[in-house]
Amino acid sequence: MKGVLLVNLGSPDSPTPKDVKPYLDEFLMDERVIDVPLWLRNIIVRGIILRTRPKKSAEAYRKIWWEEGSPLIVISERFSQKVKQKTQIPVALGMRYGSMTIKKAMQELHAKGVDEVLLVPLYPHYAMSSFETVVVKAMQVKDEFFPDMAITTLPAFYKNEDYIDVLSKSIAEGLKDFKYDHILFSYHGIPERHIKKSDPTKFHCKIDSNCCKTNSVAHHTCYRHQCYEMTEKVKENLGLSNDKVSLSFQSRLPNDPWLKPYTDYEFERFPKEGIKRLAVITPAFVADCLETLEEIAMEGKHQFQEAGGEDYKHIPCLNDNQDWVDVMVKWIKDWELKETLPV
Ligand SMILES: C=CC1=C(C)c2cc3[nH]c(cc4nc(cc5[nH]c(cc1n2)c(C)c5CCC(=O)O)C(CCC(=O)O)=C4C)c(C)c3C=C
Ligand SMILES: [Fe+2]
Ligand SMILES: [Fe+2]
Repeated sequence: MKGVLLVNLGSPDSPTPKDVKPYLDEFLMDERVIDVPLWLRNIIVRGIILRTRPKKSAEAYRKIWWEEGSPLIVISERFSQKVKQKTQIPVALGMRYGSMTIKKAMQELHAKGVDEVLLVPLYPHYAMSSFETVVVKAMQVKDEFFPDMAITTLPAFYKNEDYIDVLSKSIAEGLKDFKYDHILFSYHGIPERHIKKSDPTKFHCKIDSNCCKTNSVAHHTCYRHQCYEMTEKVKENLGLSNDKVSLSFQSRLPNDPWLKPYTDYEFERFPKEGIKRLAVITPAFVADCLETLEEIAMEGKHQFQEAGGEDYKHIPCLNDNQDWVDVMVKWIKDWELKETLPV
């Protein structure tokens, strides 16, 4: 029997340092997130980052936490419920990190007689620290606990026409009553090194002005290319002119070079260049979370206005938008009935 496993990143159980610490430990000790040898990862994560970050992160989580729990989890549950209501086959939701594990979600499917799973990493783009780690973890859990299950993975959907349509429609809705000078597409950042590591040709990705625009098999796993491509597609779909739109990367850790330009630098630069009314969208995330609600909607607004900006609007992620639910249901039905996957 077929079934669906939706997987997002996960959140701590509560916005307290006590719960944030083990969550960050699991997240940052992932070899696809902090990709250095184990001994060094131990020093960086447990010896340095986890000494101070849990307290700081818990404060940030407290600012955005809802009565029902973490926005990322609550929104993912709402989305999953809506998908379930329109699908004939079992659907379960799991998280890569934290207590809503992939194993529990697979157990739920297994108990319902599922032995063919469609794995849906809830990320539009491929990155080793998001999409790939979900796939690897699901395979490890399958091998250890559910060896008879077959897993098919839904590909990254950054340029899928149906997805671009619903994303564009929701952006247009968000822009309706907002007079803007500029729209910033702020994507989650990753270290530049990860782009080179994920390049199967080992020479295509140079992180310059050309590589991501020159056709290559490397693009299947190039996060930077996929962010550029998604921005272009939405721009075309909405008929936006080049000078009104740009792209940047947010949420970096110190020390390594991460993908540029950095979102927080853009917030400071824009007002100096006459951009006083700014709309920001965060299309690396399907659901609003700490990185969109605190870093962009709250901190970003503050940084932009401190630098001389005036009007600022963060346009929400797709969350449990019914059009997005319908697209997911269509992808699931195509796989269930015709064995086809979206492109
Ligand atoms: C969109 C996909 C994501 C990628 C790629 C990604 C890479 C990545 N992230 C960190 C470090 C942190 N990210 C944190 C939060 C966070 N990250 C994503 C998504 C991606 N991360 C989401 C959806 C969230 C929010 C989770 C929530 O509960 O709302 C955090 C935790 C918060 C904090 O302390 O700032 C860290 C740390 C790295 C190092 C990385 C790639 C190497
Ligand atoms: Fe992250
Ligand atoms: Fe590239």
